[in-house]
Amino acid sequence: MNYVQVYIEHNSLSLNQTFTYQTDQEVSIGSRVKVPFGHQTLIGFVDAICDQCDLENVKSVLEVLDPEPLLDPELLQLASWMADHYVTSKISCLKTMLPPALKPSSTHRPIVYEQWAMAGKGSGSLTPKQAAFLASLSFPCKLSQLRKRSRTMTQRLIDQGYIMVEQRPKGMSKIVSTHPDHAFTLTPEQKQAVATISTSSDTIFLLHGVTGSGKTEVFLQLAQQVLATGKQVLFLVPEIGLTPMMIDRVSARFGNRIAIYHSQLNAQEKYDQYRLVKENKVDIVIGTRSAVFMPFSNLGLILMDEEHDASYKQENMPRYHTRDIVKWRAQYHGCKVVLASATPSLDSYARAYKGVYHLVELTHRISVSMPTIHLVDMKTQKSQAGLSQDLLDAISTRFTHQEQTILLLNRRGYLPIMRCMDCGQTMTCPDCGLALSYHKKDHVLMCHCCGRTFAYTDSCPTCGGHHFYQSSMGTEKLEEQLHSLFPSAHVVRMDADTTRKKKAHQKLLQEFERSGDILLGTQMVAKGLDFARVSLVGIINADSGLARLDFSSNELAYDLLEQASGRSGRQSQQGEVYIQTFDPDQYVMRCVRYHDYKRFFKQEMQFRHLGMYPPYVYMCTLIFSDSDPARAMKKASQAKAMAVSVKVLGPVEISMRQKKVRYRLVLKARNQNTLHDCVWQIAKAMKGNVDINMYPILLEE
Ligand SMILES: Nc1ncnc2c1ncn2[C@@H]1O[C@H](COP(=O)(O)OP(=O)(O)OP(=O)(O)O)[C@@H](O)[C@H]1O
Ligand SMILES: [Zn+2]
Repeated sequence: MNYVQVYIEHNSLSLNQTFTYQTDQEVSIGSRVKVPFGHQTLIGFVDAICDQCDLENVKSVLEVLDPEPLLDPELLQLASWMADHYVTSKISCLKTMLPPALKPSSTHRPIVYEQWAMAGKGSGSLTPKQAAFLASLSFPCKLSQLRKRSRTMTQRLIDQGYIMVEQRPKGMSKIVSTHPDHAFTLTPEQKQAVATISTSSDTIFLLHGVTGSGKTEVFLQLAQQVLATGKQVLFLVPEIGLTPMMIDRVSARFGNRIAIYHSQLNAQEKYDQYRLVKENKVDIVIGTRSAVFMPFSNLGLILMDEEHDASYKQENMPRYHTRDIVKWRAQYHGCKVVLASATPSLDSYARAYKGVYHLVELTHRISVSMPTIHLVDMKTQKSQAGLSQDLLDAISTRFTHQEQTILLLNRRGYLPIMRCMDCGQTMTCPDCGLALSYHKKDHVLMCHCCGRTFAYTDSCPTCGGHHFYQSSMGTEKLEEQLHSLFPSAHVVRMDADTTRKKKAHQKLLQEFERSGDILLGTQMVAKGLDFARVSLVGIINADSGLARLDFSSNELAYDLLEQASGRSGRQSQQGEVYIQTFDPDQYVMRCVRYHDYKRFFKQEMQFRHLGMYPPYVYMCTLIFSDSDPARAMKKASQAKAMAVSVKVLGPVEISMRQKKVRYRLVLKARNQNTLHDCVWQIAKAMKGNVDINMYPILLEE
């Protein structure tokens, strides 16, 4: 008889409590088990096994779901570290690491296979009809389709060896690159970067390369070296929008020993990719945030592209940052890490500045110079439909030269704010208290915070008025305006509304590359895109990011403007950028104007120093929510009273969620351990009644 300690997910439990059960079945640490808990049957993870126990009346495990452990010792150790580091529940960490098909709550569905027909050598005579049938086939194809055409002929061809049958996991598509590969002769700067990273004895590198400086080629060459030694490579990209282009380049170079892992795969597909890694059938994994948990056995290099990107931080439990996990795993495997960006996070650049990371720079574009930036002062320029005359002229010129334009407007929908002209009230979400946006195609009002939609109404709920301010504009409206301004132009729109379907990003980008004139969209169009014919970028409402009063607003605004600008003139044409702003003298604008990251870094660091913000301090936010405001306030005050060793801001009331009032405390400390210990003490006392965000990159969400 064995006794097992099991983690169970349940609201009433305090953080990381385990329960003891007994079993005589084969079980390992890291397996899932079904156990009785009160009146319920729940699934938990085995954390420890022993053959003795002092407790009485120990209940029995109902079923061992995985005789083999799901997670290897490395990942189990990582989960413990995460739970401690982020002051969160260990079971949420274990769950995050697994593909959905293997999560505790899921009914573990066995993998579904389908049969594929491949060309076989074959021998023996065929009737003319059979020969014609065989000649008409193009391999590989699904066997079920052949059988539909002719069951008997298909069987005959299989019997004679003309068709070979292969089992493949259902839905597993072969990765096919749409572009041919060309490995470039590296520029001297690129060559130097590759040499430095591969020969240095340091382990963490920050590759700071201006937009279009050829960081991808540096990645590919480094990956090649590591693959040649028989080790695995993890290639992280920030979000699904960027993956199609990157997957294309990586698979063109390395063929199909690649696994791809991102949020748009369904459960079966994720499971397939996970298995490929677990069974050592691939050498490279390319993917978004969650790919950092793939079960590698022999990792040789981790590349993290656009390391500054906010999508690397998970904003629900467990609230981890991919960069932290990357560093932990690299240390475990003894491998190198390359963090790369044209606009590194302040945190990473500050570490590189101090010599904690090894800074490697690419200061030039390959064959053109950096794009010319025009700051358009919207206080003085005439504009039509939100577009300044300068930008309109620049767009028109592109048509005659068969060049392309990218327009960034970081707001989706048609009218981002429904504000009544009679009483001045704004329509807001009853759950969140935030402004509702009008989406014309679906004819709904939508809350961009919680996603709730409401039937469109043209009368103000406060005064019954029927007129709303029309001055604001989202991408849907801009698209409409562009159609009337440039009727013959091919306009492609990319935002959360047009990319809901699977592979939508890829299709839209392909459409634009083939025949588009203008690609318009939200921040999705600002990142990573590399199109040879784009020579103009227009940024419509450049001030929108600066208006937010968060400690990192300026950093995020700088990143977005510099990255968006960086899409222009990357290959042969000299690029131009028009940035429409009401405040051209703001220092973020001035730094973007000269692509001067270092100047931005220096100024922003001064601001952070004065305000006592990261990277000068370690920070954590605690959010207390309750349908009763007084109760929420009371919890926040109790926590504040406990936080004597750190600096505390608040409690302040922030926007509601799900009809609950929320109060926030911000905790800061110069010493990481001081903060960590203080938050743990609060977490234990609060018994889960607090939402903890260690090391947030934003205060408001
Ligand atoms: N050595 C080279 N010779 C010629 N062309 C190159 C070379 N290296 C890269 N390129 C080309 O330069 C362009 C920019 O490279 P890449 O997309 O890797 O830039 P990047 O540094 O990742 O930029 P961003 O940060 O903006 O994404 C690409 O079209 C790429 O094919
Ligand atoms: Zn809402």
